[in-house]
Amino acid sequence: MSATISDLPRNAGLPFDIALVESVRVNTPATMRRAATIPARRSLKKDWQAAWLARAISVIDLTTLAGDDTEGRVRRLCAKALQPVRPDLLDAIGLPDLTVGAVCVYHEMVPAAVEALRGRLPVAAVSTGFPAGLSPFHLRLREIEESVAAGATEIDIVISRRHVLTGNWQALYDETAQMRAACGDAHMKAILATGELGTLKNVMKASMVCMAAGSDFIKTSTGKEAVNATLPVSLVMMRTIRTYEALSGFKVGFKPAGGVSKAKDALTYLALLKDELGDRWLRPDLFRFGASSLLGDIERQLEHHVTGRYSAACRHAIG
Ligand SMILES: O=C[C@H](O)COP(=O)(O)O
Repeated sequence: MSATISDLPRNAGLPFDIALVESVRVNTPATMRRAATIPARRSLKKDWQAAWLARAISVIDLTTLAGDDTEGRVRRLCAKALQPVRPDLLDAIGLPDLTVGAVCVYHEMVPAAVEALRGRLPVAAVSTGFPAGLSPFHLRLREIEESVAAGATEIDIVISRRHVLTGNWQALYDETAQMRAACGDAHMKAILATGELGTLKNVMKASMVCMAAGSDFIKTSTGKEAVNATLPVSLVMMRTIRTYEALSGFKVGFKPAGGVSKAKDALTYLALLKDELGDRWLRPDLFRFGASSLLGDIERQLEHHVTGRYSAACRHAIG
């Protein structure tokens, strides 16, 4: 997603317009029905499946967001990010080179990740009082600035859920726009924490407001809510991205995060993305998986593809 790998203009946003927010419509039963059919609609076999799994790896934000994170764990995660799949497996599926999309860590771990990656991959920081986003607003802005100064080139912010739940769209827009300004050249992913927003209509409105306020990506979840990424929520967010592009001309990225841990789920998300937004979104500047354990399962599936055998999950350690 850095300027070097994207040919897209950054989302410049739109002025706040309450009419735009109020105009959104969601047909919840139809959304649920469509989401339920997605896993069964695509079946990828053999080499195609391996190619799509490799594509999934290339868009992972390989994540560790735990209270017991250490610099050592982050260094191991970065080593895995740079070489996510064993070289013999990569050779066998005919891929010369593969990395994940970025490494995602707490602010305190940014220097360790920056040092380990030495510019070879972007470092994303979860800033703004992650995961609740309830620290004083000026400190949330300060945290963004410090993460950028420490070398993060992507900032995952969390929105104030209460502004959605109370319908204070102007406040959500103003906060998000100030966060985007604090990011400067770093790209901003707005985490909606959809599991706490109550309705799909709220998800759609919050998506629209965050994009109008200049978010480069909208992201489903922190991974810490009771319900994280789901297909219905992803469908609604993708369609709002499409509407926003029609209104503004800007392409905004999408990041499902939290609970995406199986290779087959990753393939389902990619199929949905291709159907709803098209091939241009299948690249790391417009799509990421926020995931801590997905890579291990994908590597296991690739090993099965090459050798015909499954290894124990513990042989695919991440951090
Ligand atoms: O943004 C990323 C998520 O926090 C990762 O969630 P996960 O541990 O469920 O994969």
